[in-house]
Amino acid sequence: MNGESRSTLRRQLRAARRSLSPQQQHQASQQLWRQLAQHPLFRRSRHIAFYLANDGEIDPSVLMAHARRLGKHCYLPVITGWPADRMHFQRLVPGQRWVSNRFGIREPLIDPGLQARPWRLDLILMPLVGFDENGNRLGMGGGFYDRTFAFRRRRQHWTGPRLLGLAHHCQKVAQLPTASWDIPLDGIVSDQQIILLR
Ligand SMILES: Nc1nc2c(c(=O)[nH]1)N(C=O)[C@@H](CNc1ccc(C(=O)N[C@@H](CCC(=O)O)C(=O)O)cc1)CN2
Ligand SMILES: Nc1ncnc2c1ncn2[C@@H]1O[C@H](COP(=O)(O)OP(=O)(O)OP(=O)(O)O)[C@@H](O)[C@H]1O
Repeated sequence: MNGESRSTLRRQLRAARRSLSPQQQHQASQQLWRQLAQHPLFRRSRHIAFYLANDGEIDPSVLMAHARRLGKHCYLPVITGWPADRMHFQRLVPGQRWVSNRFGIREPLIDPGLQARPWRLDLILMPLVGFDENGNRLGMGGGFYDRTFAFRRRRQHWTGPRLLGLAHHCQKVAQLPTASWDIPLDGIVSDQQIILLR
């Protein structure tokens, strides 16, 4: 698949998730929580990276509230740091202060003392624009997740974070092409299924 069809597909799938009603979004968020709250991948994880749903993304906030009640450490991506093409993961604290990043997504006011190296986290929940049955993914196209987790490709035996892609069922497509820089996911969770990949 060439770059043009990739961006056409990205546009279509983003429009599909944005067109979901508030009720559908709410239900999907509950289904996500229902499937993951009891799952060992979630239960065994103490340091978990979430995201604030944007652009129709499936909303992990119900699961995040659950995680916080359990005393787990919850992190959000921050892209206002350095280098500018990289994500940092910052732990949420009581009385959290916020800023908007250049894409208009809210993120914690930067505080390096609260940031964790990505490989120190236990579980990363990453929003997907598209996915297929084989675990190939399509993101927003900024390459933030790809670059931030590029270190994973160089490891033979991996004990670092599990990577789970989250998406609405309507973002599933028959087949996505792989790019050489794509980082392998451990699984994909939608409102309707969990696909475990390794
Ligand atoms: N909720 C959430 N937070 C996230 C991500 C995400 O995908 N979802 N990211 C995951 O990477 C990072 C932000 N990446 C992004 C990449 C592209 C665009 C975007 O909207 N691009 C626009 C035009 C950008 C512009 O104004 O220049 C577009 O392509 O239409 C947004 C976020 C960090 N935080
Ligand atoms: N490890 C890397 N080093 C340098 N550039 C990278 C790397 N990974 C990805 N990129 C760049 O990031 C851009 C976005 O890649 P791609 O279209 O695969 O994004 P995506 O699948 O939407 O994923 P993401 O969620 O990471 O944005 C590509 O143009 C690619 O050149």
